[in-house]
Amino acid sequence: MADSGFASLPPHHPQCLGCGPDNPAGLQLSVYRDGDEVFTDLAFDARHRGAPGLAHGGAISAACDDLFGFVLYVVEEIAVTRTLTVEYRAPVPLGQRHRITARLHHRDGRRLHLEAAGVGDDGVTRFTAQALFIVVDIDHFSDHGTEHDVHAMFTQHPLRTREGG
Ligand SMILES: CCCCCCCCCC(=O)SCCNC(=O)CCNC(=O)[C@H](O)C(C)(C)COP(=O)(O)OP(=O)(O)OC[C@H]1O[C@@H](n2cnc3c(N)ncnc32)[C@H](O)[C@@H]1OP(=O)(O)O
Repeated sequence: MADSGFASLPPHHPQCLGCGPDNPAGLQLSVYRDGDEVFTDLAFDARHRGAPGLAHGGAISAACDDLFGFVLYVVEEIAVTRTLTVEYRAPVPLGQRHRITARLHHRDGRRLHLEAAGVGDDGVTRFTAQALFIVVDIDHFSDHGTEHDVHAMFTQHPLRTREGG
């Protein structure tokens, strides 16, 4: 546990690219809730290399996207990414721990407007992100995953479902 006193949130599912502990190619994020915010502490490593010594922008984007998927615990909805914007403010060195924090900015009907920031242990904000998530019904997943896998995901995630969507 990164920080005692904060609630640990379960991965979306064991093989999730962002947070699945059983995905060796993934980021294996450990995510915690702090009030209405969620956060993860992450040091990109050689698997996430872009330029020599630096994290790849796609890895940074994936971390932000997946962390946004944990704000759904706070909002208590099922939703997926419609748009994702990352502002790369400064190069992110491999091996340097960053805390990425995400939260709901505001909600407008099915639209969840989310924001995140990645701050190094040195206090430098190296990236920020904004996303639009759209609230969906569980059928969004049932059409593609096996019934067993989808059920397992939502057994771990007591998120409210909605009619239609
Ligand atoms: C427990 C949950 C686990 C979640 C795992 C999280 C993992 C991390 C997050 C992800 O990686 S999710 C995977 C990547 N995302 C996707 O695969 C989503 C693919 N896109 C879709 O399936 C559909 O586009 C989507 C379900 C998101 C929306 O389709 P819909 O047909 O249901 O909605 P629609 O297009 O009508 O838009 C809904 C509303 O949003 C509005 N909207 C759409 N795009 C917009 C936009 N760009 N800006 C502003 N508003 C927008 C749209 O006008 C409309 O407004 P109204 O409700 O008022 O009519």
